[in-house]
Parts: sequence; structure tokens; C-alpha cells
Amino acid sequence: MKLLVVVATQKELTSVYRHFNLPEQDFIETANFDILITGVGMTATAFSLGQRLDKNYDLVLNVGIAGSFDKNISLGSLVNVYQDVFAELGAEDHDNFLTIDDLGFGKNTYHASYETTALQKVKGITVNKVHGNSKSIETITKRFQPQVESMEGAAVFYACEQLNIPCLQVRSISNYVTPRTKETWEIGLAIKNLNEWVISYLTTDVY
Ligand SMILES: O=C(O)c1cccc(C(=O)CC[C@H]2O[C@@H](n3cnc4c(=O)[nH]cnc43)[C@H](O)[C@@H]2O)c1
Repeated sequence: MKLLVVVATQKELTSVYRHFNLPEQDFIETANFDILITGVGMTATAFSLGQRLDKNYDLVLNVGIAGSFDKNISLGSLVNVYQDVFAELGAEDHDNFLTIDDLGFGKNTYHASYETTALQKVKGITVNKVHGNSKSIETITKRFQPQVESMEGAAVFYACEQLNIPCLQVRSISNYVTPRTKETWEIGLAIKNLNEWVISYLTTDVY
């Protein structure tokens, strides 16, 4: 089983790097898994996966921190994003929004294609712009009913679907999606819990 772990920033996998004594590089190949640091956002993710993803991989695991719309999900908890949407891809039509599907140019919703563990399954959106304004949060919530948001998830699902490679996305919740209050974000806790989960996942040979 050849596994590729995809993450936006190395900081999100600090303890994983330390645990496995990995070199500080953006692409690492080991006997049991590879790691790809893509950079933040859909464009960087697509470019990076375009360079490194190939059909030799049996599974792609996208991990990282994320924001939650759902206050019932505690900060620092891990979720399995089973569906992800390119939330901004489309066209404004006065007060309405037309998705890329509505425009007839493709689809905006992608799915994980690999099951995992007992983590809570949630619906995600992927955005270029982190929500931090009450009006835009209300609008996007009505439009897609997301539970979490990231800046890469749907791009990873998209790339895996193109190559027919099974993929899953596990996110650790660092913040609630609210009018921006960065001082309330629990990035350290989210990264700690994410790293513990990833180390455990990579050291059990049952993917
Ligand atoms: O400030 C830090 O110490 C720090 C350390 C590691 C990573 C970060 C990031 O900000 C990573 C950006 C990454 O986080 C995802 N993310 C987290 N919360 C949200 C959100 O509310 N909305 C959208 N994306 C979010 C995102 O996928 C970025 O790649 C900071």
C-alpha cells in the first residue's frame, strides 16, 4: 500500500516530522508513506499535486487544521470530511449564486472515496477566503450547510478523482467560523491532536 499524506504547511505536521525523524523538505519518500507539503490554498495544492501525484499511490490522506461552523464540534477534535465543495466557484446572479454545475462547466462537490476509523463524518467547503464576516457566514451557511471549512480539501478530492485514487480527509478543528477573532483560535491544540492521530495512523499498518 503506497500512501501519500498531503498537508498545506509543514507546521501542521511538526511532531510527525520529529517522530519519524524526517528531513525538512516539502516532498519526502519513506518506505511506508510519502509526505507532500503543498502550500496554503487550492492553487498551490493543485500545482503541487500535479507535480507529485501519480497512479502508483494507493491512497491519499489529506490532513490539516480547519474551521468549524458547528459549535457542537469541540476545538481540537478530529473530523473526517466525507464531502467537500468548491464554495466560491461559479457566478453571482444578482442576489443568487450559480454553481459551476448550474453554469454547465463541471461540478463543485467531491467526495472522499476511502472509509476510516470512528471519526465524526462532516460536510466541508473549500474557500480561497477564510470566512470572518457575519453576513458572508450567514450566506454560505444557507447555501451549502457546511460543518467545516478549509482552503485545500476539495482540490485534493478533485485531483484524486481525476486519477481514480482513493482518498480521505481528516481535519483537526482549530477555530470556529465566526467574525474574525484570531485570538480565540486553538491552533496549538488542533495541531497537537492532529499529529497524534497521524502518527497513530501511520504506525498501524491497517490503512
Ligand atoms: O498561526 C499559526 O501558528 C499557524 C500554524 C500552522 C498553520 C496555520 C494556518 O493558518 C494554516 C492555514 C490552514 O488552516 C486551514 N484553516 C484553518 N482554519 C480555517 C478556517 O476557518 N477557514 C479556512 N481554512 C482554515 C486552511 O486549510 C489553511 O491551509 C497557522
